[in-house]
Amino acid sequence: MDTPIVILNYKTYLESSGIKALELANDLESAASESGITMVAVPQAADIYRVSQETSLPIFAQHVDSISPGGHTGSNLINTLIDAGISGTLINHSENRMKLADIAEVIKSCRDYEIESCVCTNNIETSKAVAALNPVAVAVEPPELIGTGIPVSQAQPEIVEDTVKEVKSINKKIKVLCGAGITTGDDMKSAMDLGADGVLLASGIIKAESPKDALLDLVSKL
Ligand SMILES: O=C[C@H](O)COP(=O)(O)O
Repeated sequence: MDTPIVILNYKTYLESSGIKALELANDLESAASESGITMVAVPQAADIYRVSQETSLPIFAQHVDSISPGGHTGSNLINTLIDAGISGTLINHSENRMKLADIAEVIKSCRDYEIESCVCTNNIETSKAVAALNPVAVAVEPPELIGTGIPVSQAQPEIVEDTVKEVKSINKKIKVLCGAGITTGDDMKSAMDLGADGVLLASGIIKAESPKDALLDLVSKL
């Protein structure tokens, strides 16, 4: 991942599911090419293959289970997701929390399969703990701000700044992203001014009247 980075988590909004997952991927692709900023699509597992067939965007999974091939009904196996087209995955999103041992296992699998790992954390302490596992990226998101439209980079700048400081002091190669409520160019600029390498976001773009315009606005002040 080059900086600055925009990771768009599609979650399970209807506006980003099925055929709309593709439309959103097209918006991301044009916004990425017009702005020169790295943009990553994070569709639901069922939409990964169709998005990967139609775009050349980097695609992450929303979640990978810590399992090996075999009897695990209803789980997301890393091998299948890679075959479907992912080049990385979110891990431990606040809406799909994992045990520390499983986070460590999935980061290791990502390393083994040479895909990128972006571990979501809820505060500075968790960010420090996860940094010790050497993922490619840590994305700090105060859960109470997720989906509110109140940007973490402006409402809680200290959590971004201190996470950057602590994580980089453990391993300066780890990218630090922030998320929750990020929507506008000002929100992203404040995140970058606080030392973040990029943002992880969802509703502000997915629910915008024109997601492409919203994406271009997001990166307009960099
Ligand atoms: O994965 C994305 C984050 O949970 C942020 O969501 P949000 O942009 O809707 O607040």
